[in-house]
Parts: sequence; structure tokens; C-alpha cells
Amino acid sequence: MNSWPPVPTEPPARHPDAPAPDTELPEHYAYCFGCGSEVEHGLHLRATAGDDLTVRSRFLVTETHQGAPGLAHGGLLACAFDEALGTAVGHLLRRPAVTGRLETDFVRPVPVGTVLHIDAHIDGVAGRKVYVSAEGRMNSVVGDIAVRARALFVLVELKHFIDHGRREDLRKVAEDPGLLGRSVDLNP
Ligand SMILES: CCCCCCCCCCCCCCCC(=O)SCCNC(=O)CCNC(=O)[C@H](O)C(C)(C)COP(=O)(O)OP(=O)(O)OC[C@H]1O[C@@H](n2cnc3c(N)ncnc32)[C@H](O)[C@@H]1OP(=O)(O)O
Repeated sequence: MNSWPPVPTEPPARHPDAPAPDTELPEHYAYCFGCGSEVEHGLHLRATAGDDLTVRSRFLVTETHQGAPGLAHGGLLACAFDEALGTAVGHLLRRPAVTGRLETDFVRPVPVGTVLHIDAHIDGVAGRKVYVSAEGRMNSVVGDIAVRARALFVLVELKHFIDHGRREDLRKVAEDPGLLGRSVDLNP
């Protein structure tokens, strides 16, 4: 394994307004494939703030997440980690960020019906670059590790989403700000 983070970093600081440990975190967008309640076959990932620089997430692998008979699709597992890692960055640093790079190690097959418990941790910050890692355990927070992931998130301005998002979806959000989670403030 290469050293991690791959560049010298500063220790990250949990934002003073970050949700307290054990706070259940809201979905950040109703149509997000990772957490949104409006996506019928989405992952419906749920997350809880942990101590210090951690967030604990969980999701149930259903039959709509299969890649082989009865087994989770690796790409969907990667999606769950993207969501879990991004949730840690967004809520603990309280800054908008996007995934620049995501790497996953699939250690064990994950059967349909498994609840994957994902512990994400912010490892370091270098300018706009935020390094995060996570482990996913099967059926319990102390279960066997099925997937490990590491990612680089890049801090961006809110303008990133406004400049690049499809107009009709941005319009929907402007008309119904409730589509964004309570934590996402478009006028900070
Ligand atoms: C507000 C309160 C919130 C409240 C709570 C909300 C909760 C919220 C939960 C969200 C949970 C969602 C979780 C899913 C998150 C997605 O899935 S985001 C969607 C997928 N990602 C994207 O679409 C990103 C597409 N890429 C881009 O837009 C641009 O390439 C980027 C990433 C913004 C970077 O572009 P840029 O701004 O021009 O910056 P750039 O100088 O190129 O890169 C910055 C630094 O990062 C490095 N870098 C960039 N990409 C890479 C790479 N792939 N590999 C290595 N280094 C890289 C650069 O080398 C550079 O390094 P330095 O020169 O500073 O040393």
C-alpha cells in the first residue's frame, strides 16, 4: 500500500458548528443516488456523526444493487463509499467539496441482505485537498471488513454546483429548497 495521505498534510479541524457526536445526519439532496429518499432504488445511506473526525454510515444491500446473483455490484459499493466519505467531509468541515479521486479495495464479496457499516475518517488537509479513508464492515460495526476506500475530495465554492448543474434540476431546487438537506445552506 502506498503511504497515506500521499502528500504532507495539516491535521484537519472539526468545524465548531459540525453536528455533535451521535447526531443522525439528514440526506443532503432528495435526488442523490447515495442518500436521497426520492430515488426508489438508490442506496438510502444513513449517517451519524462520530467523535472527532469520523462519520459512521450504513446501508442495506438490496436485490436492486446486484452485480452477480445475490452479490452486491462493486461499483455501487464504491458509490456508497463516495457518499460516506463526502458526508464526512461536508458535515465535519462544513465546506462544499467534490470527489477528485476514489480508490476501493474489495476484500470480501457482499451478499444481498447485508447491512454495510462504513466508518469514514478525515485524515489530512492540504490547501483545498482533503484526504479521507473508510472501512466497510458486514452486518455489525465490528463485523468482517468487506471494502476499504481512500479518496481525495477537493473543496469548491457553491458556484461549482450552480455553474455545472443541469438548469432544470437547479430550478427545481430553487422552487423547493426542501429538496436539499437542512444542513445545506445556499446563502451562508
Ligand atoms: C456547506 C456545508 C455542507 C453541509 C453538509 C453537506 C453534506 C454533503 C454530503 C455530500 C456527499 C456527496 C458525496 C459524493 C460526492 C461526489 O460524487 S462529487 C461528483 C464527482 N466529482 C466531480 O464531479 C468532480 C469533477 N472534477 C472537477 O470538478 C475538478 O476536476 C475539481 C475536482 C473541482 C478540481 O478542479 P479545480 O477546482 O480546477 O482544481 P485543481 O487545481 O485542478 O485541483 C485542486 C488540487 O487537487 C488536485 N487534484 C484534483 N483532482 C485530482 C485527482 N484526480 N488526483 C489527484 N489530485 C487531484 C490537483 O492536483 C490540485 O492540487 P494542488 O495543485 O492544489 O496541489
